This record gives sequence, C-alpha cells and structure tokens, in this order.
Amino acid sequence: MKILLLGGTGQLGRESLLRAGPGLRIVAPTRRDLDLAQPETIAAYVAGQDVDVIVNAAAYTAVDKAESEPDLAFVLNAEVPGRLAAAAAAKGVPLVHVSTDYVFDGTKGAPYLPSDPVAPLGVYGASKEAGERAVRAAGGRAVVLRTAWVYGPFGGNFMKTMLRLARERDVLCVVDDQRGTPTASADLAAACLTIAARLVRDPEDHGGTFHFTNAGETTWCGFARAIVEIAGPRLAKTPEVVAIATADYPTPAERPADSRLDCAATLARYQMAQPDWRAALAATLDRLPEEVFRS
Ligand SMILES: NC(=O)C1=CN([C@@H]2O[C@H](COP(=O)(O)OP(=O)(O)OC[C@H]3O[C@@H](n4cnc5c(N)ncnc54)[C@H](OP(=O)(O)O)[C@@H]3O)[C@@H](O)[C@H]2O)C=CC1
Ligand SMILES: Cc1cn([C@H]2C[C@H](O)[C@@H](COP(=O)(O)OP(=O)(O)O[C@H]3O[C@@H](C)C(=O)[C@@H](O)[C@H]3O)O2)c(=O)[nH]c1=O
Ligand SMILES: [Mg+2]
Repeated sequence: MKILLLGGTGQLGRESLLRAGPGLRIVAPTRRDLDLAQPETIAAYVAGQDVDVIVNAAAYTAVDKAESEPDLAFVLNAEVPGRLAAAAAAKGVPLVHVSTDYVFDGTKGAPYLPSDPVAPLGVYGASKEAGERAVRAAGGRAVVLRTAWVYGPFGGNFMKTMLRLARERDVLCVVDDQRGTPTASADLAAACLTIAARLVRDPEDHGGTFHFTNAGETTWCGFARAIVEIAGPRLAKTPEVVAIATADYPTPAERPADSRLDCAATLARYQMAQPDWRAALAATLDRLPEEVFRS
C-alpha cells in the first residue's frame, strides 16, 4: 500500500511514518514541498502522485490562537480538506481525514455518536466542522475520523505541557469539569492506517463519519493526575495537582464540557485495538527520553 500523508511532521504524522516499511510506503510532503496555506496548489500536486490512498493529518491545531486567526484556521481546516477530497475523488483514491471532538458543544451528557448534531463552540471547532462538510461534499470515498485529546512523544501536547510544568512548579491547577478521553498518537496512527488499508482493499467500503479515541474517560485534571502519578519516580519532584473549574482558567476559546466519543461503530467495522487511556498513557511515557522528566 502507498499512502500520501499530509501533516507528516505533526503528532499523528510522525507516528504514522514510524509504521512505514516494506508493505507500507508513505510519501509525506513537508510544508516546503507543499505549503497548504496555498491551497490552490493542492490539485496539481495530488494529481502527480501515484498513491493508493490519502491520509490528511495536517491541520491548524492551535485552539486559542485560532480565535484571532480564523482565516488561516479555515484555510487549513476547511478549504484544504475540501480540495484534498476533490483531488482524491478525481484520482479515484480514498481519503482518511482526521477531525475532532471539538465539533460538538459538549452538552449531550453521554458519549457522542457520529450521527449526533454538531455545534462547535470556537473557531477551531467550526473550521474543522466546515472541513468535514467539505470532505463529504466532494463525493469521493472518504472516512472522516474524529478523535480527541491527542498526545504522544512528537510535537506539543497536554502531556508534555504537564511534564514541563511539573519541572517548573510545585502546584498544577487543572480544570476538572471538562470530560473526554485522551488518545495516544500511536493508537490513533494505527487506527488511521487500519482504516486506510481497508478502504484500499475494499472498494465497497464507502466510508462515512467515525469516532476513535482510547477507551474510558476522564477530565483534564484526571489526565494530569495520571501523568504525574505514572511518571512518578522518574520526575525530579512530584507536584500537587489541584482541581479547578473552567471559570477559573479563562481561555480565548470555549471548550466542550463533555466531548466523550462513542467509538462502537468504528471498532465493529474496522476492528482496530482500543487500549484503555491509562495503559496507553503508561506506554507513551515509557517512550519518552529522560530529559522530559528532569532538567
Ligand atoms: N492534537 C489534538 O489534540 C487533536 C488533533 N485532532 C486532529 O488530528 C489531526 C492531527 O493532529 P496533530 O497531529 O495533533 O496535529 P499537529 O499540530 O501536531 O500537526 C499539524 C500538521 O499540519 C501541518 N501543517 C500546518 N500548517 C501547514 C501548512 N501551511 N502547510 C503544510 N503543512 C502544514 C504541520 O506542519 P508543520 O510541522 O510544518 O507545522 C503538521 O505536520 C488534525 O486534523 C487535528 O485537527 C483531533 C483531535 C485532537
Ligand atoms: C496548560 C493547562 C491547561 N488547562 C486547561 C485548558 C483547557 O481547558 C484544557 C486543555 O488544555 P489544552 O489547551 O492543552 O488543550 P486543547 O488545545 O484544548 O486540546 C484540544 O486540542 C485540539 C487540537 C483538539 O482537537 C481537542 O481534541 C483537544 O485535544 O486544560 C488547565 O486547566 N491548566 C493548565 O495548566
Ligand atoms: Mg492546544
């Protein structure tokens, strides 16, 4: 299988590239090869690639910054996926496009099904939601895979922020009223590649909208506590993690209070592994170099 991967330098992209090998060739243009902020160049670039499937792991992911940079967020998260999906459809190759729990407003009070109504609270979520619609409108075979709270060894993420703050501070104050499920980039990469392989193998698979996170649920505070607890002996010092309310941690972008995703349909159809989020966190912490814990 040969994949065209957009966003190969990001968290998901770098994990995906680790899985390349004899049976899995991955072409991953960088920003210098293909600047997605110039989306009019996408069609010709994609047309020139001999690949079986496209995976879009590129995005504008700075949730707060998006509030003051909506134009760029919408180019990368809405226009780019639309153009990629059109280019994929023109070639007759399927697309795996990654989206987010932030398309929901978090008021359902139960895990969201893929068919539940979307209602993004901020610019990032709105731009990703527009991207989902653009992918569907292109009419090709595409899976829109929503995930949440992605972290891993590569790039910036909440786990790494907590490990840095643990080195710098004695007390970490973290919101305990936003519920969801952390997702290890390794498990997400495996899920994306499983779906890509299935779309390539089975032309009758017409895709659709699916959810994938690790199993279980917590809050950002619960996630922070687990990071500190599992990293435990490796940390130079153990900070106290104090639960706070969202009202006490003002941010430019509003986030959903409960964005748990129901992944049952995805697991039934694509049969990927869904490790528990704590086990996935422990496995991820084991991969980190010593300097992340002490400095
Ligand atoms: N991070 C998270 O918590 C979550 C992420 N998602 C979604 O998962 C997907 C993967 O996210 P993640 O791996 O965390 O993203 P990252 O922010 O780690 O990576 C984003 C990627 O997009 C690329 N990119 C951004 N702008 C451009 C540009 N102008 N031209 C070319 N490439 C560009 C980046 O390249 P460069 O390195 O050059 O900047 C990078 O490779 C995204 O669709 C995201 O919305 C969904 C839920 C949670
Ligand atoms: C750093 C920090 C954050 N927080 C809060 C802020 C926020 O409500 C919550 C999460 O913080 P972050 O800003 O790191 O996470 P955020 O950027 O909102 O993460 C999101 O990223 C995008 C790309 C997604 O698609 C989402 O699934 C989700 O992963 O924790 C604290 O309470 N204390 C802290 O010290
Ligand atoms: Mg962030």
